[in-house]
Amino acid sequence: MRHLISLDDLTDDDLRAIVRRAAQLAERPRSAGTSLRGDVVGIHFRKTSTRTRTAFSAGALRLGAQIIAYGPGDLQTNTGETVEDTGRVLSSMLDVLVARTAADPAELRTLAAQDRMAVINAMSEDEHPTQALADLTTLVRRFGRVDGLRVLYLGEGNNSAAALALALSRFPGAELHLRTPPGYGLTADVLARAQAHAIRSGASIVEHHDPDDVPDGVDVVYTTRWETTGTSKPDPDWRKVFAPFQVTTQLWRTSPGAVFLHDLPAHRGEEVTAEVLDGPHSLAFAQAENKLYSAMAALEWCRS
Ligand SMILES: NC(=O)NCCC[C@H](N)C(=O)O
Repeated sequence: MRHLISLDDLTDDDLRAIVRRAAQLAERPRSAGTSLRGDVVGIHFRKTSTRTRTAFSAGALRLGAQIIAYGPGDLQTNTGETVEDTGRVLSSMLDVLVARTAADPAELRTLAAQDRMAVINAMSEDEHPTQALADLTTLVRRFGRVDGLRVLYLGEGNNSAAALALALSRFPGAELHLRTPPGYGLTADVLARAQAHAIRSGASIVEHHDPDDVPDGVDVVYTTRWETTGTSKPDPDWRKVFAPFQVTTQLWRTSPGAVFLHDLPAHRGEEVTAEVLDGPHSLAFAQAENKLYSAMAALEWCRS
């Protein structure tokens, strides 16, 4: 039993193995087997979800487990029971808990303070590790590798960006060029952790705030919606700061071979134009489907 709360819970070998397995499940769904038969998986989402919740629910069922789904108001934490007591009780009945938490990222570690039930982070405010697993799976399926890929990310340094940085920084020669609006970058902690991985692996992570200064010839352009789930921006004029970071076809003039990734949901006309999202370079919906295979690979890893 192993927890997956941050990408930093995975060794480089674990990360590669999960992504390899997810790509295999995508190409050969029949290789799934029923390794979770007899398991009961709890699915607890305190925030809205379309892809992640469905991917983990469908993935657990496909692997032979049964699931219990809790809505945001269902558990007794809403009436004052502690997270500690909740984790203790759930771990005596469930094999895995897949949880999307509210404001406090530490809640997942509290739920994981037991050694019977694996806890999977289905997105917290600070990191979205299972999104990065789907992103890497998409890259491996498209390019056959992550090593050496050059990725340009435009948008907020949110949970998906943090996970992308913590993931790509493990792969030799991979480059992540982040262009984040001033005041909306990665946290200093995430940047330092990603850069420490990059120094060790030979990757490179560079962030700055000028959307007009972008590298040519990148392999991937990635963005995410401007309003991160469950958060609000204190500056009422924040849209003006984000507007120059919109992904348009102009980027393909200098990176004609780039694929486009988006973690979805998307707002056409905000962070990306419809022409790009629905255009020939976009892998956004294949990336969404890869959430299923990467969720299955993550469940298998947690239970092995
Ligand atoms: N693919 C997903 O899990 N999408 C959910 C929203 C992700 C986005 N980073 C957000 O926090 O709003």
